[in-house]
Amino acid sequence: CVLKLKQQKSPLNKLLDHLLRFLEKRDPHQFFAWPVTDDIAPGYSSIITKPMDFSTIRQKIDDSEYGTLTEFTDDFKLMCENAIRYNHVDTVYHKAAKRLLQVGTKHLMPENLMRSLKPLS
Ligand SMILES: CC(=O)c1cc(-c2ccccn2)c2ncccn12
Repeated sequence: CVLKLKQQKSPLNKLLDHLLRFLEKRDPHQFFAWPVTDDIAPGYSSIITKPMDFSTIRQKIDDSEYGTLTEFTDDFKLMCENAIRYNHVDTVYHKAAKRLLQVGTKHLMPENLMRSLKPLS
């Protein structure tokens, strides 16, 4: 059998891997871990046209689908904004999405990113 050579992780993929793990830790209830289904959220797929969740982001990193940090950040923001739009303001999901977006945006800013980059070098 042909052994699949272990592709070396690119510097970007190492950074995205590190950032994803950091962001997942800020979702302790795992509200954002998996795609939202119409079963748990009635009408979700007709309201949210571009769904996103951490498992999908993980798959895209592993498939090297992110060419830039901005593409990763856009998916993270999309995931949070979907939850802010679909869920009423007084729900745990809306509140968790607002908090996650705020924490995530702060740590994805360049000056804070450098903090994440240092141990990776
Ligand atoms: C992220 C989101 O919108 C969400 C996650 C969940 C969720 C996630 C894990 C376990 C249970 N529910 C959810 N349930 C109802 C309505 C919305 N949601």
